[in-house]
Amino acid sequence: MSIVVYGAGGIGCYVGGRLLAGGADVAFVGRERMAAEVATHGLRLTDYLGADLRVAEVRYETSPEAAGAADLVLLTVKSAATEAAADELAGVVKPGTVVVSFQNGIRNGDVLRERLTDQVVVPGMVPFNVLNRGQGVFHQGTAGALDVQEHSGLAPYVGGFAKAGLPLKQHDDILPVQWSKLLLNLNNAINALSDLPLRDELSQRTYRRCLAAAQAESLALLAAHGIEPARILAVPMRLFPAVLRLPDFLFSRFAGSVLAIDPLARTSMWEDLKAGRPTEIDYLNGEVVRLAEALGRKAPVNAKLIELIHKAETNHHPWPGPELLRELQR
Ligand SMILES: NC(=O)C1=CN([C@@H]2O[C@H](COP(=O)(O)OP(=O)(O)OC[C@H]3O[C@@H](n4cnc5c(N)ncnc54)[C@H](OP(=O)(O)O)[C@@H]3O)[C@@H](O)[C@H]2O)C=CC1
Ligand SMILES: CC(C)(CO)C(=O)C(=O)O
Repeated sequence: MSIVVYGAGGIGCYVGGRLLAGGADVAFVGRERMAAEVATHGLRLTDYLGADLRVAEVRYETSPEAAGAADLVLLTVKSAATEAAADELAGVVKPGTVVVSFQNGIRNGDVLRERLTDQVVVPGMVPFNVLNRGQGVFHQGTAGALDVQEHSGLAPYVGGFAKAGLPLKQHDDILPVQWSKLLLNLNNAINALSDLPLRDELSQRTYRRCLAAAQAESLALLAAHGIEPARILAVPMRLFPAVLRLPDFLFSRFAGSVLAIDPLARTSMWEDLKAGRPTEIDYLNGEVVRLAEALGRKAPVNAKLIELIHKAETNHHPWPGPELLRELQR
């Protein structure tokens, strides 16, 4: 069964590379820059547990046609690129091809379904962090199994994912899982604005209070819509804001595992700002603002984060925690 990773950057090269190293038939489609990096160095896949895999023979193509042979497509573009990628795929993939979205946000599945009407679209979610360290090195910095909507079309691939060390966790309904991930991804903007590694950022209470404010606002709106986010970590999502607001010494005592992350790990939004690319802010915090608008309400904290990130997309300067908190409380 042929697997094509479409939009192979950080997540795509890592997930696809692990599958390839595990013996699956995998090809990659993406941009010239990544193709050149992979052609020169191959792939080296490391993780927080000490895994270190090298894959020399990698098929990395830059034309959508390369997805034509796929039985399974793993879509790993950023959310703003989903529509364009779906239109390209619609022109080349076979009817019945299974297309899994391994993306953040909650609407990529719908965008794909609108455009890939003869294919099987399966929304998924990647819980862990991947950093491209350059020269073909991709590092998984945090833990977690790949989450997907349960679907019989995934059956031929379940063994391959398990063999690659990336077992698929199938859910009856992925949407509450995606909302929980979105609540965690509200930190992407704060992390990007802080310009710090995740561990340094989250060990400072003022940044955690910024995140608590964004999450509390979102949780209230989700409750008003009757949406219950899934429990994806040890603590239920509704308790997150209270835990985040704890003073540093209590936070490190009771939520120490949150800080037990790779010291280099950062968020994908930080990477986008650094690379001068548009961010996913409108697909993350933007969803919260849309929840508010649907009720005739406002989401001022998330709206402010959107404004600050859009400004940072053209002119980025690091925000110290106290300054950012003040800005969000105004
Ligand atoms: N990085 C991380 O740690 C995590 C990321 N995620 C999520 O996973 C998804 C992927 O993120 P990530 O891997 O970091 O993103 P990247 O930007 O690293 O990779 C996406 C790649 O796809 C390319 N691309 C975009 N459109 C097309 C297209 N039409 N055809 C071919 N290639 C295309 C992009 O090129 P270009 O930019 O030049 O258009 C880029 O190289 C996002 O939704 C993200 O939020 C989830 C968990 C963790
Ligand atoms: C895993 C996490 C939360 C942090 O890397 C992420 O999803 C991202 O960076 O977009």
